[in-house]
Formats: sequence, structure tokens, C-alpha cells
Amino acid sequence: AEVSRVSSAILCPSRKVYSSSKTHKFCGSDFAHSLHRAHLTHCRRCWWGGQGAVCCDRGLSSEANHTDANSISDQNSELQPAISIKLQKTSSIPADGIQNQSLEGCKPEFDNPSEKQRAGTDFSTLLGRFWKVAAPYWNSDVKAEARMRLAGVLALTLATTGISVGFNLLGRDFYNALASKDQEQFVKQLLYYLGAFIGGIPVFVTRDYKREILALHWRAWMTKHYMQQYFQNRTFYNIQSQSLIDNPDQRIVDDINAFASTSIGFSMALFSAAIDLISFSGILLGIYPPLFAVLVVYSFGGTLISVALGKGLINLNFMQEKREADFRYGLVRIRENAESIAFYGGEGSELQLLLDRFKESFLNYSQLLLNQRNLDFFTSGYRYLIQLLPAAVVAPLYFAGKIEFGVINQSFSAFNHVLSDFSIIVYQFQSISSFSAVVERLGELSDVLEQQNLSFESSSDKISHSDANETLCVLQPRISILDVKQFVNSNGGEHEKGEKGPLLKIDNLTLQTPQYTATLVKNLSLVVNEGEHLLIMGPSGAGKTSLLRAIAGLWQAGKGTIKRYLRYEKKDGIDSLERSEDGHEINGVVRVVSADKRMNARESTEEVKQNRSSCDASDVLSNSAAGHDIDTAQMLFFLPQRPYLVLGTLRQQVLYPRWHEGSVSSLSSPVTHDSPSHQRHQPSDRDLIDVLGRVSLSHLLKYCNGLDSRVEWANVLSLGEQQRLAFARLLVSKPRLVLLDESTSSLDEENEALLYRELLAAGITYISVGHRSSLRQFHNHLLTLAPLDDNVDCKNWLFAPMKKESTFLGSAN
Ligand SMILES: Nc1ncnc2c1ncn2[C@@H]1O[C@H](COP(=O)(O)OP(=O)(O)OP(=O)(O)O)[C@@H](O)[C@H]1O
Repeated sequence: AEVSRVSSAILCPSRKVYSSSKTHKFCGSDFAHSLHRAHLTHCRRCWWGGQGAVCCDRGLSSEANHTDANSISDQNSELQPAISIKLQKTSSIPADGIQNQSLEGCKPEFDNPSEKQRAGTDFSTLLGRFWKVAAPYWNSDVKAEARMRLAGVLALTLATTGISVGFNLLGRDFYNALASKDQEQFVKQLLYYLGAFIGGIPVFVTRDYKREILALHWRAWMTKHYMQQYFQNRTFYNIQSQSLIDNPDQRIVDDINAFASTSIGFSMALFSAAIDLISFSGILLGIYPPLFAVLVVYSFGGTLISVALGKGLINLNFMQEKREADFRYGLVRIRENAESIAFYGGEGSELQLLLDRFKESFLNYSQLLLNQRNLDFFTSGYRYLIQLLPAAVVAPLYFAGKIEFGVINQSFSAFNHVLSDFSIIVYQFQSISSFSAVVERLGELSDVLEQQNLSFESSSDKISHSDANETLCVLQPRISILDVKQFVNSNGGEHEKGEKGPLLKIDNLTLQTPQYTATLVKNLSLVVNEGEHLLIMGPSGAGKTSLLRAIAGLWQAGKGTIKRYLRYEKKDGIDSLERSEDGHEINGVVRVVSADKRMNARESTEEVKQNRSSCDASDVLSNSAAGHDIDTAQMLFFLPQRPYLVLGTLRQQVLYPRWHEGSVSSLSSPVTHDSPSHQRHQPSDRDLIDVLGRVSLSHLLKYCNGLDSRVEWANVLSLGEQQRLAFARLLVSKPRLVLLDESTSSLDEENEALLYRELLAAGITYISVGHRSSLRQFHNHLLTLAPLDDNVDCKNWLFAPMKKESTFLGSAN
């Protein structure tokens, strides 16, 4: 899409309305994204209006060529020069209309990015997208197998064309025998015909079967490929939290399926059309050359008219897919939140919301049907006229006695073949339009996945695009997250006796929301040592959960460093090449910064490549998602307020998220020191039952018939039970550090104390977020966050040791 359409309004409270005056070759979401990255969306308040509004506060450099005196560039911007782009004042949106629409904070992203791009997808973009989506499979590690299958299908298609030509010749002789009342010849031709059917039909059936099989394998490969990218570097999370595209699930399930089967179908149709054209054109030219000329004029005229009539169908099909997916998603949400809705008595509102969604689908489909009807008026006439056309052209020759009756039938058959080859666009226009929508949706998904993984890997945090004279250059500050590998001593001990090393160091951290729209924490520095538990408090919305997100690596917008000392490596395995400049030795422990995020990204890519090599339909489901930093995830655990319960058995609930690997840390081994990943083992039933007992959930075993019973856990368990189950997971996994986000909020004080005691006993260090003052007694330090005041340039946090008002920790230690 063109930027001038997408960002038709760039609006700011203190400035006027701008739009790009020039067409850029960026699609809408790329552009909007780039603006976000460039910190152009820093305003706290902005005005909205028009289509695809992007609000900005600073960042456009003074190099920008403005036609208005009220320059949009911000001389105070820390980030300039960030972007060089030609701008002009737009008159499309009245200023009054805008100023009446003030919103709290900037809207971070388009509501419906896909919808903003609807206007401008041209044929070459579509073709580019098709190539981008289709090509990887044919160049992948399974390319030899894929190409062999394709060659087989092509050979069968060729064979079926040959058989069709044979039928055509047989038909001519058959009708000639009939017309000349030659019974002997007629019976002979009839037998030939039957023989040809018996020999030919299996070839047609086998071709169709092989074609479907090829499409299935292609789909399997693409599904795995897209899912790997979707899970890599937590892209699924970014897509959701930043609303990058709508309904990725539908794109992965339905669109890939449609893409693979339709691509194969169309390719084969085109291939057989080309062969047919060559074979039957000869026959037709041999019968009567003017007939061929009539056919060419007829089919080209028909194609042009159908393209003109049906051009709106592509967009309508695209939107139909989206509307249907939105409607289905709405219903899924009802199922997931049935109880809350029932408690609220929200049926009426939900019904209305869903009906509104369905209405959108209905209206779009009505429009689609209208367009199809108009196209059908034409295509039906086009189809029926060909019943008469060849006979009308050739009949004078027959009446003049220049050709036999069988030739009329032969010309009719050849005409039909050649015409349907020439008219492939007319006949298939509706399928082509829905296929184009599929290509676009998958192209968008592919762009977003690529962009996410690219931005993750980009070492300079600088993304630039160039387009002829226009250059968009974006600076994107991000928090550095360093995973520091620790090497255990040969005696298994990590530190000198009594020494507690750091688990987490935060250095000068400024944290912002993912689209850089708001700053939540400024210049935070703190250290969490092993066994020193931190409580984070502060008013709602101050950024407590967001800080945990940053520590977990989910949010990286901002600056500063977070170092996590969570990974182990055997000391014997030290590779000198792994040591970075930061590597140094403290108290006999070698600490090496060896696994920052970028390195993980490269490792992940390698892993994905390896996984790709073994991709076939059978292992699509068996292979685990690649590209996740398992070691760190193992050592760092996050417990949200509302635990996520998987669809599975009680055993799987407790072992989540590692049950598929069969590798969790030993329940009997000490947590903090000797737990390199290779020493983990699958906990026994006894271990699991024991751990359920420790979190007061033994009753579940009786109530639901053992560890392997399958129940809709999220519906059956109370929120407090779910929170206790989450603690059971924690005790099984035994991470070094756990982030607890109000994860005991639904529990009574007694159970809360019980769970914290278990954590202490297991030697797990924790960082809790909470509002209840009862939590204080379980922690050594308190971090208090306050909402950030933009007008005051000072830190909004206080980090201090907790007063010894309770003896809980002292007695526990
Ligand atoms: N994905 C997001 N994009 C933009 N802003 C967000 C996003 N998620 C949260 N925020 C905003 O960030 C701010 C901090 O949110 P956070 O969840 O960290 O608050 P909190 O201190 O944990 O609040 P509470 O105590 O109510 O849970 C809020 O103003 C919230 O609206």
C-alpha cells in the first residue's frame, strides 16, 4: 500500500495535520511500525481522525521538506535525525473535527492494519508476495522430494492431455461411422472408445490423487515453517501485544491450506492449458483457420471484460476471510470466558457484539455476491455461446459438402478445449480473486514474521529502508538483556561458602511500553542476590508487571541493561572463544557473558535450520518449537495472576511447560547449585503427588481420578486452586529465580504463607509484585514504583531494604 494512503493523517495536539505527499514503497504496517520505532509516537495525548492516523510528538528531523511553516520537526528531540521524509499539510481532515476527538494516550497501532492496506495492492506486489510465500518450499531441504513429486504430477498431467487428444480423434471417427451408417466401423470405434476409457480414466484419477498429495506435503511444510517463525523469539506474543496483524491462527490454518492446494491446482490448470492449447490449436487450424481466429478474438474480449467486472472481488474476498475469522474468534472468546460472562449477565451485550461481527461478514458477503452475480451474468453468457459458435462457423462448410459430420463434432470438441485454455481467467476469476486474498494474507503474515525476527537479530538496532530518493532511517533503542552463564566448580559448589551471588542486575533501566508510547520506569538500578527476595509495590498502572515483562525479556522498548545470572555450564566445558570482553573471574567462578539475545537468535536460527531438514508431514506435530532459550526459561519462571492451564492431564498441568521434553529438575536435588540441564530427569508419580500435597491440592487426585485424568481444568478449578497449581509447577521446575505477579492474590493468608514457605524451603529466589501488605514479611527488599510524571525529570522508584518488622524470613532462614 502507499504510505500516502495509509498515513493520511499524522496528527499532533500542538501541530497541524500532515500527510505524506509522496508514494513510498512500504506497506502500511511497515510504515506505521517504523514510525513507532522511531519514537514518533511519544505523545501522551494526541488527536485522531481520518484513515490510518499516526500520532507523533518528536523525531522528524529538520531535513524534512515541509510546505508548512509549522514544522513538524522537534528541535528538542533526543533522537534526531530519525527520519527523512517529504511532508505536506493536508486539507482532507478539518482541524475542528480532529480537536474534538482527544484520546488518552496515543493509540499504539492501527485497529485493523489489514483494512488500511486494502486500497492499494497492485498486481506486481501480489506476484511478489506469491513468490515470497511459494518459493521457500521448493528451495528447502526437502526440495528434491518436492520437485520429484511435482515432476510426477506434471508427467501425469501431460499423459492426461495426450489421452484427451486421443479421445478427440476417436470421437471424430465414432461420429463419422454413425453418420455414414457403417455398423461394423461403428462397433469397432465403440470398442476402441471403451478401451480408451478403461486405460485412460485411472490416469486421470491418479493425477488428481498425486496432486492432492503434493498439496498436502506442501501444506505440512509451510505449516511447520510458519509455526516455527511464529514461536521463534516470542513473535506470537509481539503480534498479539502490538496488534500487528489480525487472526494469525486463521492464516496458519485456513490460508496455508488454501494456498497450497490452490497453487498446485492453478499451476496444473495453467500447465495443461498450455499443452492443450498446443495440441488442439493444431487440430482447429487444420479444420478451418477462421474458426481459430474467431476463438482468439472471443476469448481475449471475454478475459478483458471479466477482469473489469470482477476486479473488486479480490478485496471483498480478503475482507470476507477477515470478517469470518473475527466472528469465529468472538465465539471462541465466549467459550473461554463463559463463566465471567454468565456472572456479569453479559449475554445481551455479547450477543449484540457477535451479531455486529456477523453483520459485517453478512454485509461484505452480500457485496461479494452482488459482484459475483454481475460477473456471472457475463461468464454464463460466455459459456453458453460457445455451444453454438463453432457449429455456426463450420456449418456452411458441412452444407457445402466440404467436411464430414464427424468434423463438426471434432471442431466443437477442439474449440471447447482451446477456448477453455484461453479463457482460464474468465472461468476461474472467482477462484483467482479468493486466491489473491489468500496470497495477500499470507504475504502479510510472512512479512510480519520476517520483520519480527529480523528486528530481533539486527545487531545495530538500526533498521533502514531506501526507496529511490526517499530514505526512511529509524533508530530504535532497546534494553539489553544479557544472560550470564555461570560455570560450576568441580566440587559442585558455585560460590565460596556463605557467599550469595547475584541473580539479577538491573543497570540504568528506562522502560517503555512496546510502541514507545509511554515511559514507565526511569533509570532503575538494582541487584537481586540469591536468597534475597524482592517485593515490588506501587499504585495500579505504575508499571510493576511491565518491569517483570522486561526482566523476562518480553518487553525490550527502552534502554539500559538487565543481566540475568541464571544459566549453568560445567567448568570443564569452558570454551575460551565463548568468553567475551566482559568475562572475568570472581571468587573462583568464571562468569562469561556468552548468551545475549542476539546470540540466542542465531542459535535459534541454526536450530530451525536443523529442524527444517527433517521436515515432513509426519513430524509436523512431533517437533517442539525451536528458537526458545530453554536453559534460561528453565531457570527463570513467571507466575501470572491468572495462571495459564493447558488442555491436558493433571500430570501435564504440573509438568508444564516442560512435559513434552521429559526433562525437569530433580525434586530431590538441591536447587541452586547442582542443576545443570543434563542432570535433569522426569519426576516420578510420587514426586508429583508429593508436590501437590505441599501446595494443598491432594484432594484433586481423589476428585479427578489420578494424575492422568483429563478435565477442563480452567473451568473446574477455583482461581485459588489454579494459583496453587501454578506453585506446584514451580516447585517441580525449581527455577533459580521466579517472578510472581500477584500470584497469591486469590489465596487466604494461611495458604499464601504456606506457599512462600515452600519457596523458601526449596531455595528459590523470588521477586513478587503485589498490593497486600501481608507480602512484606516474605521479602528482604522493597521496590516502590510511582507513576511517572513527564514534567519532572527524576526517577520514579525507591529501592530499599525491608524493615525487620516480621521475623518470618529470619526464622525461615
Ligand atoms: N501492550 C501494551 N501496550 C501499551 N501499553 C501497555 C501495554 N500493556 C500495558 N500497558 C500500559 O502500561 C502501564 C503499566 O501497566 P502494568 O500492567 O505494568 O501496570 P501494573 O503496575 O502492573 O498495574 P496493576 O497493579 O494494576 O496490575 C499501564 O498504563 C498499561 O495501560
